[in-house]
Amino acid sequence: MALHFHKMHGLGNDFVIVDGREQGVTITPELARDIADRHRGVGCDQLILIEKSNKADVSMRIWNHDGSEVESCGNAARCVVALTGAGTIATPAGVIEGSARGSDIEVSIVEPSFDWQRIPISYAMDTSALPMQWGPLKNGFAVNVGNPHVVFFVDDPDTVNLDQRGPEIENDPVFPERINVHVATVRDDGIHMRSWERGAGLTLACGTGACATAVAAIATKRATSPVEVHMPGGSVTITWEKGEKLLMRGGATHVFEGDLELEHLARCAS
Ligand SMILES: N[C@H](CCC[C@H](N)C(=O)O)C(=O)O
Repeated sequence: MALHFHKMHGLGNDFVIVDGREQGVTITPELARDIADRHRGVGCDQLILIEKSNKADVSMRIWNHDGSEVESCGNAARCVVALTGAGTIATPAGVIEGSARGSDIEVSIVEPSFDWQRIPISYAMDTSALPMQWGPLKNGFAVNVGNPHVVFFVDDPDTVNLDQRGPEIENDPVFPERINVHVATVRDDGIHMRSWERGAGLTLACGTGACATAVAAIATKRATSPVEVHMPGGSVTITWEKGEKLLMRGGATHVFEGDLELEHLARCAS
């Protein structure tokens, strides 16, 4: 069976996007892993399935590189708006609004939640300064923006060994649904950050992670809204006031489209 897909990225955070409105397909965690595999599949950080919705112009489901299905993906939301022209996208985290802004796409991201049970975290604590430390990373700021994030402000994100600390934190039992991990610093031209994504590892950009980091910087008075967020793959502009939804503006790139012979996919080790 051939599966038509679009290969897109948001600032280097790359996606295989399948439009399920035109072709019947059932995505399983195993199939998502096989397609995401960079050697035997197409390769992507996340697999995105577009479907019809009665709540929005389209709906979007998201599977990470490891096959885990998750609630939201900011960079992919911009790509879905660019690909389909949708003005609203239903996701498990809620409905995202989107529109073109010149050569960029702007999307809304759900209002942040700071409650430990909404992150979620295993027991009650101050989520603005977590009382745990992982190597040099301390005073983490945890926030849920439809998906869970923890942000550590450091002197220089490039000196943090995220390959080691990322999985340690992502998989710490204190985060029962795992967590996306970011290290950041605020400079004159805005926030500079790097991400270790839940279920995908190091990525060149993380849209919801940029939102979470901007919220952490604004909430701790390190920055004011709107704020530029610079990631290895590029920059986005985040706008947020307390009690409001977030707005994220940035690029969305269509690289190619193709057809995948599902029976040729090698089964990846789970
Ligand atoms: N790894 C994330 C999903 C993708 C988020 C990221 N790619 C974005 O652009 O928001 C999670 O497990 O919650």
